[in-house]
Amino acid sequence: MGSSLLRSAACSVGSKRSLRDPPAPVWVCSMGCRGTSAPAPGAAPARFSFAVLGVCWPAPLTYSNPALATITLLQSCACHSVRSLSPHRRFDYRPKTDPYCQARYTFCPTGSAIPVMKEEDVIEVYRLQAPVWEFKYGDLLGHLKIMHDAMGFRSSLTGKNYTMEWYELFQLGNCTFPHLRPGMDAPFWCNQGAACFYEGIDDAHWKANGTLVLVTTISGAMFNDMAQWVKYDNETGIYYETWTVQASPDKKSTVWFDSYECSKFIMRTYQKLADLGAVFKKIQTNYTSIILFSGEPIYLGNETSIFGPQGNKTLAAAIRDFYNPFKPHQSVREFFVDILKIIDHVILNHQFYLFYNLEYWFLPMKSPYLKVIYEEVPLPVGSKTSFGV
Ligand SMILES: CCCCCCCCCCCCCCCCCC(=O)OC[C@@H](O)COP(=O)(O)OC[C@@H](O)CO
Repeated sequence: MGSSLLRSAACSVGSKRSLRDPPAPVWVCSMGCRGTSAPAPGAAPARFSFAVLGVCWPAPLTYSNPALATITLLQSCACHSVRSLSPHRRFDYRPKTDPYCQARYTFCPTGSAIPVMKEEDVIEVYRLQAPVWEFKYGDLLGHLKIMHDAMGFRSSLTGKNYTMEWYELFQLGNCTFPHLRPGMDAPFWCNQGAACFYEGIDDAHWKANGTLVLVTTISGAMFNDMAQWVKYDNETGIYYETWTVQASPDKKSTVWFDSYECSKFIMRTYQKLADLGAVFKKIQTNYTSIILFSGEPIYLGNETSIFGPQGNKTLAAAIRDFYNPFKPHQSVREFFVDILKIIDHVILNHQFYLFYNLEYWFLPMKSPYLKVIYEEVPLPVGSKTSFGV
């Protein structure tokens, strides 16, 4: 790569993109690696945590597919990093959902406001876990350790108990794959997730094929502080993300993207309680992750820069073509034809288009491509004077 391209492609310290992510040296790879210094219009810069000299060089990617050749042209450099994690973005507010997005099952049907507890109350906190869709398929997904996570609370003063969980407004499929709507160039997503708080704990549901276990005890004051945090978290953490994306199955592998689903909300809440002084019991806590294995992701752009009037028609068509086999199926034959198309895209051609933080990324997939894991993430250790038994 000529020095001019090197110079123009040199990574520079960029401004923080996320409103609330922890301050970290953010290096931004100028998207204008093709000899210009400014990022392409509308293209948000890629965000990489940085480990080595901020120098970009041509990504050693060559593709037979014209769309992928476009990607190579667009991304003729990649800021190399040891651990790249594009944190899940927070937003200023939760946007209204589009009427096109329809829930098969009503979201949070018995939801209620989080009550204000008496400060001197003693609240028991429970870990709840059950197979995803247990209400419909029983323990089927439990055998694959595809589990949904929630929390339970019980007030000692009132004897009332409550459940709190975070999940999709329009079910998992809508959060994992988009709709290709007639007359719309860009894929259409119904991918919001949100917290749900309601009175009662369905003991049978959680105990039948999952877990219901006391993890700590907190004061009413701590519960109220946690409730305030849940409101903030729910107003700013909007979009569900099914996928974790890693460089390899190694435990110390680079995590390119972290999922944002039910279990992550529960882990954030446990951490908040620990920060408020909760002391957790010594209990093993495992969670489900569905992982895609990929080389270094390539930033493609957002809806406007790819599908808008100035967009890249070849790339836009490749993204739509990729998502097409993931649509709901009318017949068994259609389903199997689409499975073959998915295998062709993901395994034979090492392609996956990820939608993350409202932006599109190309994942150069690699073996073992996809894996569902159920691994331990220990309960947090408090950071303040402790409360709890
Ligand atoms: C490369 C091609 C891949 C093709 C296969 C795609 C498979 C994609 C999905 C696999 C499963 C991923 C599961 C990740 C963890 C999900 C945890 C979570 O967020 O659960 C929330 C929700 O789905 C749970 O729903 P329900 O079981 O209905 O529970 C909600 C009730 O508790 C409401 O009261």
